[in-house]
Formats: sequence, structure tokens, C-alpha cells
Amino acid sequence: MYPTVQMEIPGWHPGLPPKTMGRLSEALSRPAAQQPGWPDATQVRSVSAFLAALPPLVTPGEVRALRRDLARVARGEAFLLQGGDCAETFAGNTEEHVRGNAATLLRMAAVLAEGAGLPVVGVGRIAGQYAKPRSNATDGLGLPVYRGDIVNSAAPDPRARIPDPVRMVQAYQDARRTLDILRSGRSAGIYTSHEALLLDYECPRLVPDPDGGPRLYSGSAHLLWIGERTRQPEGAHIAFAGLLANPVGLKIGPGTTPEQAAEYAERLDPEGEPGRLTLISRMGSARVRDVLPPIVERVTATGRRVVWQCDPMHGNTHESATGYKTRHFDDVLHEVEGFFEVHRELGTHPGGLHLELTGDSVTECLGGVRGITAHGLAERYESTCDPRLNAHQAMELAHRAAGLFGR
Ligand SMILES: O=C[C@H](O)[C@H](O)COP(=O)(O)O
Ligand SMILES: C=C(OP(=O)(O)O)C(=O)O
Ligand SMILES: [Mn+2]
Repeated sequence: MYPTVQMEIPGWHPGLPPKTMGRLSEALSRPAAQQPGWPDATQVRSVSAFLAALPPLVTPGEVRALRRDLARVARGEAFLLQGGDCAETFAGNTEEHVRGNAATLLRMAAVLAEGAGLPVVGVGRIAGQYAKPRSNATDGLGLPVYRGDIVNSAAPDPRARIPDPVRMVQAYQDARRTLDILRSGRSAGIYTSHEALLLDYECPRLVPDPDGGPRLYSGSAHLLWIGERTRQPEGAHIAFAGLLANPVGLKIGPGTTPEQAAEYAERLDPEGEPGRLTLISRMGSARVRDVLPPIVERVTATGRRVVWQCDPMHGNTHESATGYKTRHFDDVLHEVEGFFEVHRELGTHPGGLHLELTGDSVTECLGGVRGITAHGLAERYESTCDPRLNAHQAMELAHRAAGLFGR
């Protein structure tokens, strides 16, 4: 188990009414997993205060539009396609990269819309996907592990791995620039999302509901999700997600019991609002057909309409014979097929896909019609964390998934 930290309770948040501040403080009084060991707490406090004074990246109006769209997905009237880099990087977020990822997502959305006969809601893992939870505290070289550009640098140098809170400001600026690129292009209709992992970044981005509602809007992204490694029921991340007016996602791995899934649904969707919660299953191709059905049945029995989304990436990771962290296209496809089969049998809506992909011609995942081999991975392996489908593999998956609707 990775050590948890006790967050510092901020006393500085501008504009939050005292009652709300009390609920945020309660959330942050819980143990928070996967937070960096910042070397200088005073510096974190001043960076957080600086971040809190910066304008939101997304507006409550946009967030409400996504809530309406996800309600349609939950009712079976639309499909959700979410995808992008495992880890965005400051250096890698060029205009070409951002436009390439968005264009790939839009092309896939068109294919899926035709296959499903439904509108597709497009959400990027973009404009903020900078923080990474890790399995181990050190990497293969024995250095403190890379935790995403918002925390430290991937460079294999002990000094570069020291968490630097100023990187949170750089992440905000990079996200703003990415959004500007998205909003000025054909990709303008894509919503943003990232894992709500780094609480020192997420908390300053909260704003009160302009209509006086009890929940807080995150100005950080339209949709935030809680990861597999930080979903401890009594932990800070789940409590944080419960405060949000934004729709929230929750990753559920093969260890999740049906009872736990129902408890998450009750906790994160207390009002039973269709689409408020997206349950993102990442079971692995060998487990999805066994593990997912009782979860879907149990959550459906609570009367809630969640979005069921399949992440066929994170349960299918292995090391290649040539030493690369990779996934095989066939395993990814097999998990997607299993997900569709489960929902067909239960009569529930296979609501969406959650993918790590890029428009770049990288060689990070094996297989696909172009047949990337273990030796071919070295050609262009650029991810700083998990392997992504390249544009060809992503389109191939979209075509195969499009063929699964109504079968
Ligand atoms: O993106 C997901 C996780 O951060 C990632 O799979 C963890 O990778 P690790 O097992 O190499 O730490
Ligand atoms: C960290 C991730 O996944 P998970 O929490 O499912 O392992 C991710 O989506 O990058
Ligand atoms: Mn990942």
C-alpha cells in the first residue's frame, strides 16, 4: 500500500462560503493517497494561493452542458468517447500534438456515431492530464518515480525528480494554452477531463455555484475522475469528488465488489441524477465477462442511471519481451467486446469508451493491422507513462467497436 498523506487544510480559499469551506476542510482531513512529498510546505501554500486567484479554465455553463449530455448517455440516447494521452507533458503539448489528438477523437466519434446510430459526446484526456499515480515510489533506476509534469520531471536525474510546486502554475498555463488551441480549431466541441489526483492543484480551482447550489464547480476541467489507486472509500479523493457539481468518473478495477460499487454510486450520486456518475470499468480482457455483470446488476438495482464506460487499456498492460510497458491491440479489443457482451446480456447501455490514444504515429501498443511487434516498439515510443494507441490503431478500434452496436 502506498503511503497516504494528511493534506494541509487551506485557510485561504477566496470566495468560498464558510459552510462550503467546512465541507472542503472535512474532505481534506481524510488521508490522501498518491500525493507528492513536497519539500517546502510554505512554497506550496503560496503557489496554491496564486492558483486560486487565476481564472477558471472551464465555466459552470459548460459543465452544465456536459451534465445534460451525460444524462443522455446514461439514458441510452448517446455514447461517450473519452480519450487522449496517459500523461500530457509540457514539452509534448505542441499545437500539432493537441490538434492531432483532437482530430483523432473527432474522427473516431464520427465512426462510432454511425455504428451506434446515436450522437457521440467527445471528451479529451486533455488540458490538465498531468498528474500520475504510480505503483512504486522508485523507478527501475532506483530514482524517485516520475509523477507527471505537474509534480516532477521524467528526466533520469535525482534533482529532476524532486517535486516542485511551481510546476502546478506551469500546468495551469499549459492547460490554458491547450484550451486556446482546442477552442480555435475544428475540435471546438470537445470537453476536457483529467484525473483529479493532485489535490493541491484541484482545490484552488473550486468556485461556488453561481446559482447558490450546495456543490462546488471545478474550473479545472469539465469532467474529473478518481483513479483506481485513490478510490479508498474513506479517503480524501472520494470525499473531494462528492463536493463537485461537475460530473465525476470513477475507475473500478477487478477487485471491486458489487456492494462497493453500489456504495460508490450512493455516495457520489446521492440525488440519483442520470449521468452524474460514470463508472469506468478497467477489468482486463480475461476478467471483464466475469467481474462486470454482478456490478452492473447491483448498481442498476439501486435505481441509479450511471454511465457505464469501458477503459480497455489499464487492465491489459504488460512488459514486452523487449522491455517496454505495452498493451496488445487484440486484448484491448477483446475487453471492449466483453463489455458490449455484458451489457447486451443485461439489457443495459454500453455507454462509452475511455482510451489512451494519440494522433501521433507512435509505436507503443502492439498489434493492429499494421502489426507492431515487440521489436518495433523502440521505433517511436514517446509516452512518459502508459502506452497509447496510435492514430491507426485508434481508428481501427473505433471501426471494430462501431460494429458491436445492436449485434
Ligand atoms: O496511468 C495509469 C497509472 O499511472 C500507471 O498505469 C501506473 O504505472 P506504473 O505501474 O508504471 O507506476
Ligand atoms: C491512472 C489511470 O488509470 P487507473 O486509475 O485506472 O489505473 C489512467 O487513466 O491514466
Ligand atoms: Mn494510464
